Amino acid sequence: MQLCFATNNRHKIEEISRLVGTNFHIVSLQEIGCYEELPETHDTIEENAFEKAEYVWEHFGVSCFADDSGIEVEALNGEPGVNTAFYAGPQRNANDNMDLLLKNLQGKANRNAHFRTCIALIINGEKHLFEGRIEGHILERQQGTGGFGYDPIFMPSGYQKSFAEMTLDEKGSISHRGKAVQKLIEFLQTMQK
Ligand SMILES: O=P(O)(O)OP(=O)(O)OP(=O)(O)OC[C@H]1O[C@@H](n2cnc3c(O)ncnc32)[C@H](O)[C@@H]1O
Ligand SMILES: [Mg+2]
Repeated sequence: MQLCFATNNRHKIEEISRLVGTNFHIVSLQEIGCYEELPETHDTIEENAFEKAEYVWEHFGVSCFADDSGIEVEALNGEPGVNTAFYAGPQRNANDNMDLLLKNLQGKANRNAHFRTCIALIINGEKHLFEGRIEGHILERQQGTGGFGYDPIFMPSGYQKSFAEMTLDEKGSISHRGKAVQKLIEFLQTMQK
């Protein structure tokens, strides 16, 4: 089965390719001739996931899935949430985003947060949504150099290392994205039966 992964984020491709293995043939946006930015204009992660997938389905007629993710911090009423990618501004810089989050949490005792991924799948025109979530807390400062985005300041509950200190396999086995992808794979496998 051939499916396009509608993302321009190479880290997501790396994480998801490992999780999917050889179960499905995943093609990139470039491989289907899509070189543009995908629209993400809504106020929720769910809607933005569908917006990206719908763009590819409508313009290229290819079955596809999109991942929209965010980090939601309890003491900040769920922020950055849907604004996670450009929290500190349109430059979408990971260090700037983390610095702003750490600054906004200064003096707050509650550092609980979770990552959330919504995967929107459009297969032969049918739409499905899969969600994954991981609870944890925001560290006082960056720890580790792996991963991407907010990984250096997020420590999942029950672990003593940040996502940026984990291998890709370790992160994938517990992460928001890993959980959402597992649901996607199970769904696709039942479809093939
Ligand atoms: O929309 P696409 O092209 O897929 O790529 P993107 O990077 O813009 O991705 P999102 O719109 O889903 O934005 C979510 C942001 O959340 C952050 N993020 C998402 N998943 C993450 C993860 O596993 N670890 C750390 N940060 C993550 C990162 O800053 C992303 O840019
Ligand atoms: Mg995006």
